[in-house]
Amino acid sequence: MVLRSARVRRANLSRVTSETDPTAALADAVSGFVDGFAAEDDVITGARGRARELGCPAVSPATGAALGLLATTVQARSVVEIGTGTGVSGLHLLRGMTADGVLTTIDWEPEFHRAARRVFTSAGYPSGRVRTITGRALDVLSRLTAGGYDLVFADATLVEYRGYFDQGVQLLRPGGVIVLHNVLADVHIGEDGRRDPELLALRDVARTMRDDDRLRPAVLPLGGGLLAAAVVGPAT
Ligand SMILES: C[S@@+](CC[C@H](N)C(=O)[O-])C[C@H]1O[C@@H](n2cnc3c(N)ncnc32)[C@H](O)[C@@H]1O
Repeated sequence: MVLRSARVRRANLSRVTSETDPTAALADAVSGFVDGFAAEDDVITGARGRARELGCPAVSPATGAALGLLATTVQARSVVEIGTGTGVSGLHLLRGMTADGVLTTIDWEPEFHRAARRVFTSAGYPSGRVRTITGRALDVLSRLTAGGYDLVFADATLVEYRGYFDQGVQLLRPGGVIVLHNVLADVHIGEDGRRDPELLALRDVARTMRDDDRLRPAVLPLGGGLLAAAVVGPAT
């Protein structure tokens, strides 16, 4: 998978440079602490193992912890996730949500949904707590209830992020939060002179979110990078 191989290349590069460059060594130590701090249990470890077997990159432990924190902070009862994978991020979201909260999670790969449902069940979540919708994200989002959600998390196809944002923000209640994952990974959003479609799409959505008066945005440089915003004005 392209994302994975780029990540592996970057990991190899950071190993080489950290042997010779104290700044890179410090960055490695910091990211080791940040991910190590976010303790994960056997269920999440199992979901990560399944993700590796199926070739589906999952959020980092620190990213998962941040998702749980955000879900708890907004007292999330209704969450939309775009990109279920094998359920790693979904588990973190569920743990942060209220005890009666429902996670609506979208993926176009039935095999990933089967794996994720097994993970949610083994974590003890009854089927009523998780709604899996198998389909193309942009089609599914257009059918969800405007203003009916507390948090939207996107971790799927980068060139579609502007669409996820445009539709996702309409789904949020005032005070709700939208979070886009992987905005710093693989495509080097800050790099000048690059014009590939993923990079252009990410810059477009970052600019749009930064300049949107309804939102309070921030980039959180955890794992692949989160671009997050809270709705502070009317979203619909
Ligand atoms: C990076 S993985 C998600 C990993 C997951 N969030 C986790 O941490 O376990 C991306 C997922 O998005 C799904 N996906 C990508 N583009 C999609 C689209 N346009 N519609 C629906 N699903 C999509 C892929 O099938 C894949 O499972």
